[in-house]
Amino acid sequence: MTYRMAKVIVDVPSRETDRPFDYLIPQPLAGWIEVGSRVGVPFGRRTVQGFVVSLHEQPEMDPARMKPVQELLDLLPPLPPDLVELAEWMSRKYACSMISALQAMIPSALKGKAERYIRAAEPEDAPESGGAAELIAAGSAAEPFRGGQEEEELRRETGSLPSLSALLTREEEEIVAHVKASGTVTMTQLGGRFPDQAAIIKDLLNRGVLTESQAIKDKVGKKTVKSVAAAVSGKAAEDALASFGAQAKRQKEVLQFLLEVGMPLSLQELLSTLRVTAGTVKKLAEKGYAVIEDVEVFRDPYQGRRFKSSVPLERTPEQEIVYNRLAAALDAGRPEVFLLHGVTGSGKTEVYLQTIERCLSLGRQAIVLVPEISLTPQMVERFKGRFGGKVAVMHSRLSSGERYDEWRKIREGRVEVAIGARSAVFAPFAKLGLIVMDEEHETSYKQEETPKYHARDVAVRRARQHGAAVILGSATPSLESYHAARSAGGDHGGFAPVLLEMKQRPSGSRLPEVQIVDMREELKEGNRSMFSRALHRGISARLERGEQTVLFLNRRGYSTFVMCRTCGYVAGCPECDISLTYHQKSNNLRCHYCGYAEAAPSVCPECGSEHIRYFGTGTQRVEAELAKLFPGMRVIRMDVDTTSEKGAHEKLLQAFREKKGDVLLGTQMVAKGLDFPDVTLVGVIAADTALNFPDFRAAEKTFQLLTQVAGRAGRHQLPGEVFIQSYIPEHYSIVHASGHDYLSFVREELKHRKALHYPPYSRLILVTLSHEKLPLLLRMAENFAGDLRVKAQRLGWFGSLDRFTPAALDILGPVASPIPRIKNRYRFQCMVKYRGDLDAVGLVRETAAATLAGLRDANLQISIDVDPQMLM
Ligand SMILES: Nc1ncnc2c1ncn2[C@@H]1O[C@H](COP(=O)(O)OP(=O)(O)OP(=O)(O)O)[C@@H](O)[C@H]1O
Ligand SMILES: [Zn+2]
Ligand SMILES: [Zn+2]
Repeated sequence: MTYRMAKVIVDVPSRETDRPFDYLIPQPLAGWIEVGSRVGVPFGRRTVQGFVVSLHEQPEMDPARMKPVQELLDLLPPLPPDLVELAEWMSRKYACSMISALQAMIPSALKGKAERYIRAAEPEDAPESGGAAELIAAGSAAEPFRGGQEEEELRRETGSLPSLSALLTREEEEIVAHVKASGTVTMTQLGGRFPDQAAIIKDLLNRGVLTESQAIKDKVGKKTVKSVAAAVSGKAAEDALASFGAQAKRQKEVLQFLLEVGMPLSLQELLSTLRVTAGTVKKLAEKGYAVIEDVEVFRDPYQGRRFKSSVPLERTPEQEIVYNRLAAALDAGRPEVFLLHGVTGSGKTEVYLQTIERCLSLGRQAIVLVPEISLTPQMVERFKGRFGGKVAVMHSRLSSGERYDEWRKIREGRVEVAIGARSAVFAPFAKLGLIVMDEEHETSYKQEETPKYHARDVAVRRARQHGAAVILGSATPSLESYHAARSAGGDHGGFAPVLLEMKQRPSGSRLPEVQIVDMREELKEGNRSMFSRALHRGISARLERGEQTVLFLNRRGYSTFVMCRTCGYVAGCPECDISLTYHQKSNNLRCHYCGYAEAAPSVCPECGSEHIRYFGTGTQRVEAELAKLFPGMRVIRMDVDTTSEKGAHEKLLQAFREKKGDVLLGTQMVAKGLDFPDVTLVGVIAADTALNFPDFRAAEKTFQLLTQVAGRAGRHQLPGEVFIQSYIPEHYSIVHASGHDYLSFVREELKHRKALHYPPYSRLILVTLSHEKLPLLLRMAENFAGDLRVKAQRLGWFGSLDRFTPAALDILGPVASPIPRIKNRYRFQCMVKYRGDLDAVGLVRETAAATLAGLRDANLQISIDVDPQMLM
């Protein structure tokens, strides 16, 4: 079948261009262009990159009026068709543009930009009349192949100079000669070489002596190295060896070595092994005895690193039950979703490893998603150790070249397992059999920039396309997932995971003893330090015994809420059941959901104490205090500041493992995935900071974090101890975390969510409008909300979620955003809360488009966040 027309999504980020454009497929490209191909197409006066989303046998309009595809950028399309379909789904589900969804799926190295090239016109190009414009059009249709090899290609194409050359001035001749000699140059290069002759260059272009074309150039290319191999063998080789005179001893050595090795070697390696110069090898090549070639290689971020190989452990009875259930789904090729709820250290990772092995044995591939923060060397080691070279790692700390190469290994089928953060969910495997999402409750699975997708929902969707299984694993599953598993269906994007549980640790070690320390009592007894007496004693004891301590400080909620240090009172919104945020400028407290505001109190409204202030403490302050309390103690601090350098995270952990530190002090980074045998004490400095974050998930986040941190202690032989310091020790999230009691926590939390119609009993869409002018923004925000209300009413959706109807939609706001101004732009937000089978996203998108279209001012921005995780 030959296709003559392609629909292309162009890489031009604007609302007007968010639709496919039609292009003719020129004859030479027919058969090469596929759905998912990356192409260069003329767009207005430019050449832009685009992606083919569908192919058609016949053009839908007069071909004479259509432009042709100009170039095909890769022989293997970067996107297999299933990802193109997934992008369409994402665009509907998250109200994002197609191009943003497609771009999210490929490495940044492939985000090519047009580059303008100049070359000397070929004789047959010689213009009879007309100018350069026509030549470009003709040229682009005739030479579609301008991919990575474009320069090479162009160089070969450049023929002899047209007869016009006779008419050139000396200056002109010099320019043309330069262009000819270089084959092809970019506009910038030519301008740089002849800085004062722009007018002459332009004139040459107009007259058609030089022609200009545009081609897409990738930011990062494939990497090559010079490789050497013998070019002779058998009798010819013997003759060659015999022919070297005494002065060519080195050349003879090289040839001998190459013949012995019998395969191509990197030039670098050859030179260092034999200690010869490149000149020697070159001479050998000139004689025709050896060939030097550029060979494509993959940049390997883990080059030179050995991974201790591991074999599957014998499964515990719990692991056996879970494994068998997973294996059955894999064997049947059913797109089933599982929620693996296993306590910390219960051997979930071992289950993942063995299930992946099963998947690979069925000839299918697997994706492992982990939160960025826990993509630690320890984690990578476990997968590399089991699957060796079959693993590609996608890490945000890789260079874009390294990332591109890891991605290519996946696309070209050179690896079978991809492990990475969020975006690894798009790993372009051909036969996906399994997606594992570790720590499925982590908020980092939601992307905060456009496209604002949640990797969990994308994973489920992809798995359905491939008939693949999904494992969502966690010691503290998100309430959404757990509720969906329990109530079969729930309101969780329409899928109900099968619940699998593991309650014991294979090592037989017990979960650590957790003690809650009431910091109000400490203050009452005159201890004003951030360390309770119990935690202080605990640290001292570890120091004496040579054991280690992990101290955890929550970064979330830094300096944002007001708390009474005497009674633990925290100011909350009377309507929304979340804590109020302190605004220093106006010295008041505000609710970011509904807009409620009150003056900041100077004495506690509960107990009258004056110890009421906004709360927050940084790791540096803790470090300083530790130095005062425990002189000489070695503290390793791990936070955003100390881990910004590449590899820093790794080095700090390595130092702690080697016991070069007594205490590891840090933020979220220390909470996850660490497995150190000598850690017997975990201290949580202030459990409340997360609790008072203005977010309806605050209690859930607190519970999850405390459980994760506590799980770091006593994982091996030595028993562990955990102290949680809190000003609200009676809060259910703290009480249940200390008892390792997920179920009781869930029961209590679900009651609250239900009463206030928060997820999982509803779904949310956060709409943020921004503009530089406040009055205009306010008016537009009110228009938008009003318009949305009217439309929802007309559909019979609008109404309070309090009423006992299966479907309802409510609109809160507009209110000023928690961060009311960013980069001189004011921000207002509306929260859409709904339940039932409504296309609320579609309605919001349509209303937003109408609001934008009704305003001539292009400065208004409306961002739509579906299922928001960050409510700031
Ligand atoms: N079947 C088994 N037999 C013996 N040891 C096991 C077995 N399965 C797992 N382990 C060991 O138990 C420890 C915890 O296992 P693993 O790290 O897989 O648990 P996890 O549930 O993934 O932990 P986390 O809570 O950190 O996510 C590891 O040291 C692991 O090697
Ligand atoms: Zn008080
Ligand atoms: Zn409120």
